[in-house]
Amino acid sequence: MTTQQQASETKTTLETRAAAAQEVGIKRLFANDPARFTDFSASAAGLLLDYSKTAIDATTRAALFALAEEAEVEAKRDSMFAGKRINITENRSVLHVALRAEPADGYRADGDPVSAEVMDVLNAMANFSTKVRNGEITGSGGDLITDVVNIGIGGSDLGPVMATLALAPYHDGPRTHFVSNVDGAHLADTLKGLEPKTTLFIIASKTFTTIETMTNAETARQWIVSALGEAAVGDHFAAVSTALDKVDAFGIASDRIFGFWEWVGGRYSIWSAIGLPLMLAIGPDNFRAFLSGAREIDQHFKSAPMDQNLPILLGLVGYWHRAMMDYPTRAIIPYDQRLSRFPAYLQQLDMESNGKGVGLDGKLVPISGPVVWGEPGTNGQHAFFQLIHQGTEIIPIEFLVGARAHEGSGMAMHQTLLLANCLAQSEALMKGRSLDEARQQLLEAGKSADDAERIAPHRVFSGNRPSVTILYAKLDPKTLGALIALYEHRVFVEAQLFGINAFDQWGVELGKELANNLVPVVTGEASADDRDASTKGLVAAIQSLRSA
Ligand SMILES: O=P(O)(O)OC[C@H]1O[C@](O)(CO)[C@@H](O)[C@@H]1O
Repeated sequence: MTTQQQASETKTTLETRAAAAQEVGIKRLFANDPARFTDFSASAAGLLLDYSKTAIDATTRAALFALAEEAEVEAKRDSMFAGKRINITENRSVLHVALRAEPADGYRADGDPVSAEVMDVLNAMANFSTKVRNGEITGSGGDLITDVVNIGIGGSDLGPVMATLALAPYHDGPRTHFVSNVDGAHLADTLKGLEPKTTLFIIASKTFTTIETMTNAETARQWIVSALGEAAVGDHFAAVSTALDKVDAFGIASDRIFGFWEWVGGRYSIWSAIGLPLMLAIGPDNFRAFLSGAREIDQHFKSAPMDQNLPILLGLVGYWHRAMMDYPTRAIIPYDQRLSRFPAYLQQLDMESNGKGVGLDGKLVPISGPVVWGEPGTNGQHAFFQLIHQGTEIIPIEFLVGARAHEGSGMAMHQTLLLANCLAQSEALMKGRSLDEARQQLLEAGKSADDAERIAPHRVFSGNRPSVTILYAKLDPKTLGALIALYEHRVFVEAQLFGINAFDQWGVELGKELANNLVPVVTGEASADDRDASTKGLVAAIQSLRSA
C-alpha cells in the first residue's frame, strides 16, 4: 500500500469512527469493556492520564496512532530535541527542553552545545535569588527586599504568575506581584502599599521592545527615582531578556541582567530567567525540582511507545475532539484552586502556538487548534457547567486534580469534597440521565404524573460528553513542572497533526502596528479622517468624553 493509500485509509477509518461515536456514544464503551479504565489510561512522571471517558475505542486509537505515524510525529519530535531549526518562518531551533536538562543530555542549538550557558544563567539566578532572600542584596538604603514586582506580558508574565500561585505553599521569600497591562490601573494598584526602599522590579521582556512592558518599566523607574533618587535605580531593578544591548540602555547593571536565547519561545520560557520571580519566591532548590519534573516528561516523551506516551496520547485525544468530532473548544478545569491561572497560561501556550491558518507548506489549512478556556472547579459548577451538561455544543473537558492537599487533616473534608465533585462531574458528563430516569425521580419526589411529564424533559442529561482526567498526588514543584511540560509537548503533537508551525506568532503583529499609528490620533495630534467610519466615530466619541 502506498503512503497516500495508507493516509487515505486512516482518514476514512477516523471519519467512520467519528460517525459511529456520535451514535454509539461513550456509555456503551464502558458497558462493553469492564477494563476500559485500564485500557485507556497511562501514567508517567507522577501523572495519571485517564482518557477512558472519551469515545475513543481500540479501532479509533489504532487509526490515531497510524495518523501520528503518517504525520511523522516521533521523527519531528526527535528533530526538535536535536535542535534543528524547526521554527521555519523565524529560522530558529526550539529548545526550551534544554532549559531543564542535565548537562549529560547534551542538547545543541543547530549543532552548538547549549548546556554551559544554560547552567551559567541558572547559577547566576540562584546566586542572585539567594542573596535577595537572605538580605545580602538589599535596597539602596540597606533595607531587606520584601516585595518583587515583575513587569512583563504574555510569556513574560503568564508563566510566572501561574507557577507562583500554583506553588504558594512553598513561598518563603519576598512577596511577588505581577504587572502586565499597559492600563495604568495595573501598575498603580500594585504599587499602592509598596515601599520603594524595599521593592525590587524585574523587567521581563524577551525583545525588550514590548510597549506595555517598556511603558510600565519607565513609570516604575520614575517611582523609584522620585522616592530614592537616580542613583537608586541600579539597586531596585533587574532585567530578563535576550536583547542585552537594550537592557543596558535602560541602565540596569550587568550582574542583574539574566539572559535567554532566541531558541526559547516566550510562551515556553518559564524554565528560563523568566522564572526568576518564581525562584525568588520558592528558592533555588524548589525551582530545580520544578525543572526536574519537566525533564522527566521530556525523557518520557522522547522514549515511551505511543500507546504509553502521555504527550502523544493527550495530543491525539485533542486532535480527535477538534478535527474528527469537530468540537471547536476545550475547557481546562483544574479541581485545584492554586491552578486557577493554568487555563489562562494554556490559552497562550495553545492558542498562540496552534491558532494558525497557514500550514508549514504556506498553504491554508482546513483546521487548526481549538479555543482553550477554563476556570477552576468546583466554581465552574456554579457558573457554566449548565451549558457543559445540557447545552447544544459539546465541550471536551480536561480535569486536573491532586489526590492530596497541602492543608492539614483539620481541612480533610475540603479535599474529600473537591475530589468527589471532580469525579462526579466527569461521571455525570459520561452517564447523563435519561427521560425515564428523570420522570421516575420526579414521581418519587411526589410530583403528579402530569407535572413529572411536563418537567422531565428539562431534567434530561444527554451524557456521552467527553472528558479526560489528569490525576497527581499533590501539587508540588516537580508535579507542576511535569504538568506544564506535558501540555507543551501535547501542543507540539497537535501542531504536527495540523501541519502547522507552533513556534511563531505573526498574528500578534497587525494590532501592534495599528496601535502605534493610532496613538497620535487618540491624543488628537493626528486626524482620524483617513480611518474607517467606525474608528473615526469612536475616536470622536472618546475625545468628547475625555474633554467632558
Ligand atoms: O517577552 P516580550 O518580548 O516582551 O514579548 C511578550 C509577549 O508578546 C508576544 O510576542 C506576542 O504576544 C508573545 O509571544 C510574548 O510572550
